[in-house]
Amino acid sequence: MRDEKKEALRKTLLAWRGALDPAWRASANAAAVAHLLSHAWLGQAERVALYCAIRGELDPAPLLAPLWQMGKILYLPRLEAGASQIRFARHQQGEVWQRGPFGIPQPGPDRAQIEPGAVDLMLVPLVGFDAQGGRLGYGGGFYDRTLAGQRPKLLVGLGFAGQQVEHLPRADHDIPLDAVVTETGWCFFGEGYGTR
Ligand SMILES: Nc1nc2c(c(=O)[nH]1)N(C=O)[C@@H](CNc1ccc(C(=O)N[C@@H](CCC(=O)O)C(=O)O)cc1)CN2
Ligand SMILES: Nc1ncnc2c1ncn2[C@@H]1O[C@H](COP(=O)(O)OP(=O)(O)OP(=O)(O)O)[C@@H](O)[C@H]1O
Repeated sequence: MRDEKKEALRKTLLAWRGALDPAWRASANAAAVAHLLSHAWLGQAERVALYCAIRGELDPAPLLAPLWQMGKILYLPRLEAGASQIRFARHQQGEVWQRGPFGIPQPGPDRAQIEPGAVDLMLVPLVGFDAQGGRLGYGGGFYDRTLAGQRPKLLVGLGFAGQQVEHLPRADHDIPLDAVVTETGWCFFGEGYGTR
C-alpha cells in the first residue's frame, strides 16, 4: 500500500531539490564531500559503496579520486532488469559504466559483487531524511529490501540540509541511517554515534 504522507513529502522534496540554484548546488555539493572526507568514519572504512547520482541527488563523483588515492575498494549499485534488490559490483578505476534500469549508469555484469553486510561504509542517496535516521527514497523500496537482515557496518545518507523534515512515517521495513552528511556537516543518529 502506498503511504499518502510519504508520497506528498516526496513530491515537495523532489520539487525543492530540482529547483536548487546551480551555483549554490555546486558549492553545497563540494562542502558535503569535504565533510565526508574529513571524518574518521571514512578513514576506518576499507570497502566503500557509493552511487551514480541521478535527478539532482547530491553527487558523490568528486569522492572517487580521493577514495582511490586512499586505497579504498569501491562498489556501485547494479540493478538487473526486473530485480527487486540492488547488487553491489566492484568499480574499477576509469571504468566506463553501462546504462542500467532507470537509466542509471552501473558497472558491467562481469564485476565481482559483494554482500551488503560486508561493506564498511555505504553511502546512499536521499529524497528526504529526519532527525531519527529515517530515510525517504523514490519509493521503490530497493535499499530497504536489499539491506533487510544484512546491514553494512555504517549506513550514511548524502543529501542537502534542506532535505531534512521533522518526522518521516516509519514503516517496519525501513532501515534507519547511522548518519547523514550535508553541506553543513554530519548528523549522527542513535546512541553514542555523536562521540565516535
Ligand atoms: N543514484 C541512485 N542510484 C540508485 C538508487 C537511487 O535511488 N539513486 N536506487 C535506490 O533505490 C536504486 C535504483 N532505484 C530507483 C528506483 C526508482 C527510480 C525512479 O526514477 N522511479 C520513478 C518511478 C518508476 C516507477 O514507478 O516505475 C520515479 O520516481 O519517477 C530510480 C531509481 C539503485 N541505484
Ligand atoms: N524488506 C522488505 N520486504 C518487502 N517489501 C519491502 C521491504 N522493504 C520495502 N518494501 C516495499 O517497498 C515499498 C517502498 O518502500 P519505501 O516507500 O520505504 O521506499 P523508499 O525507501 O522510499 O525507496 P528506495 O529504497 O527505493 O529509495 C513498500 O511498499 C514496501 O512494501
